[in-house]
Amino acid sequence: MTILSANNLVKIYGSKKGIQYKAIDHFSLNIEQGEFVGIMGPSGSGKTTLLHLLSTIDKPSSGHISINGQDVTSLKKHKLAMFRRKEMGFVFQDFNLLDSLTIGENIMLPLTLNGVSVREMENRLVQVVKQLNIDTLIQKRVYEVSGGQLQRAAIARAIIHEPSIIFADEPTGNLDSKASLQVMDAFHRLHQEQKTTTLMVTHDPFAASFCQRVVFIKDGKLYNEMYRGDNRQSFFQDILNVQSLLGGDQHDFSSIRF
Ligand SMILES: Nc1ncnc2c1ncn2[C@@H]1O[C@H](COP(=O)(O)OP(=O)(O)OP(=O)(O)O)[C@@H](O)[C@H]1O
Repeated sequence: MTILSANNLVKIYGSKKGIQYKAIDHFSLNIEQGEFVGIMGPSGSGKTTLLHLLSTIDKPSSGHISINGQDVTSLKKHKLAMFRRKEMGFVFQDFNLLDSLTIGENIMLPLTLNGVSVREMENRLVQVVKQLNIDTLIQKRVYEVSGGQLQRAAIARAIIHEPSIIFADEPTGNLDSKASLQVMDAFHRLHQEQKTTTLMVTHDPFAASFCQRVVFIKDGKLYNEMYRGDNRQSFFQDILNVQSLLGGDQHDFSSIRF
């Protein structure tokens, strides 16, 4: 079953001087239920723009996106906000957890907004913190736990309302190699065990090597896509090879590790 379908997306940015820039150029992508897909590309290739379009944060200049069978490009503001809250989960580079709440309260936040009963919230909290190996952290505050633990709490918050798809924006961007491994292992296990559908934008070839498929973008167009197979390390090498063909900046190679 197709969870996300993007057809012929174009995004044109205009400047005050009337100069137009085509950041996304006739881009199409389908994501099936349970897929874990990475988006990679050099700096300025359009990754963030694409993520914003697919996650309905921004609107395409033309083209259509449907998520779980709903054409989201035609939804009005209020309905779109409701749809996003129910069907999507978000994981950000800088975690976006609230300092004033405990880790557990942060994770339950999407359920609070959706009006779920306290008992149901607590049941779901117990489940997701177990899945992400952070069950001892529920009562702790944001400043008391590590970056890898914070990002796993952010993943727990993204999945607690059982959305159709998770969007992750550079989830290892602020993490050291040990924490990155914990976070990518968590994404990988969710994909394997819960069949969670995830789309992740990343510069990090190590993070991308945990995906089942990596889609490369260049100048706003689809450049290439690769499937992982059984061996993560050889996939990592394949990703590095495509990156060197694509070109890029130092940042793209800043976190090379196996
Ligand atoms: N709001 C905007 N107005 C005008 N141009 C923009 C805007 N946002 C992005 N762009 C341009 O669109 C192109 C794609 O930008 P985008 O941020 O999507 O790339 P990216 O691949 O995410 O880059 P990076 O890896 O450096 O974050 C760039 O040339 C950028 O300068």
